[in-house]
Amino acid sequence: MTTPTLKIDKLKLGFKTWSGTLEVLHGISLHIQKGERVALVGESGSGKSVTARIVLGMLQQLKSARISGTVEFEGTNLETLKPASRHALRGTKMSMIFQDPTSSLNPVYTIFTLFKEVLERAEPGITNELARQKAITALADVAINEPERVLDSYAFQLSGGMNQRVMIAMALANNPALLLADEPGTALDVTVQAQTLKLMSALVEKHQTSVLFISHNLGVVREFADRVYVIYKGNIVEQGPTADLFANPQHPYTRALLSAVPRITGGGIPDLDDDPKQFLAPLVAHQGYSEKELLA
Ligand SMILES: Nc1ncnc2c1ncn2[C@@H]1O[C@H](COP(=O)(O)OP(=O)(O)OP(=O)(O)O)[C@@H](O)[C@H]1O
Repeated sequence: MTTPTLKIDKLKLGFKTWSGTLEVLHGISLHIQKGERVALVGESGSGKSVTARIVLGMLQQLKSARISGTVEFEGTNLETLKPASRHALRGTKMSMIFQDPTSSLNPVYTIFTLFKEVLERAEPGITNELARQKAITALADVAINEPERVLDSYAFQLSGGMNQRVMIAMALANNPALLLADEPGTALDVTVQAQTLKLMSALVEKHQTSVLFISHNLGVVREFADRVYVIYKGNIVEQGPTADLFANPQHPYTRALLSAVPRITGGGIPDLDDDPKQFLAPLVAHQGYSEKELLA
């Protein structure tokens, strides 16, 4: 087997609070091969974003965070890297796309300035001319028609869909080996979200980028991911190739997610520990599952 782009092993995370430690991740393991698109799916608060943030090294500086387990990037344990080397990976070999593009792009600078900053991470001292050329190519890759105009604009002057594409272009500008996409497009309307995901999909395929795709939207995951991990309260409860998981979900939580029951029952995050039967009742009533089967 080839070295995975990303390998997370028994990752635990807790936050120290005044009343004790809040355990958020309970030892999750996952891997992503080169060019593979892997989804991490779960309800709000299940631990998806913190996982991506640990990979990027963004939580390690937090005094309250307690992290154990290993994260390997292309065979290197990230903990063994000096802070400067680890920092240098961000925006170059691994990059991230956030949920809300408009608030993630600094409104004080033009898109060109932001773009140049990204390109400089991989190529310090890059000239304005070359940066402009590269930015124009990257924007054209995400189907932006007037790249020159967009480069001289500020994020607040562009539509949400446009900003999302700008962000995808920036995230992929240095041809990273790993893209962490945290609910991309959730802040956009459904049609625009579908279009931008298609664009992203084509680009990562072309460049064989490995992707950790974070989402609670199984419809989107089905379109995009090769393999899925389902996370529930900081534990991976099920994983498998997308088609298998959709055809034959094993864990009750996955089944519940698939039938979108958590939203219909209106109770926020489903809590199997508290009252599994009540939570599963709609599945039994409307989806034809037996309670015994779901609780197996
Ligand atoms: N800096 C922090 N300090 C304390 N608790 C935190 C911190 N960051 C995250 N958490 C907690 O960790 C848990 C997991 O958060 P995370 O953001 O990973 O959830 P998520 O699955 O990505 O949810 P969402 O879909 O809403 O983004 C939550 O209970 C959250 O409140």
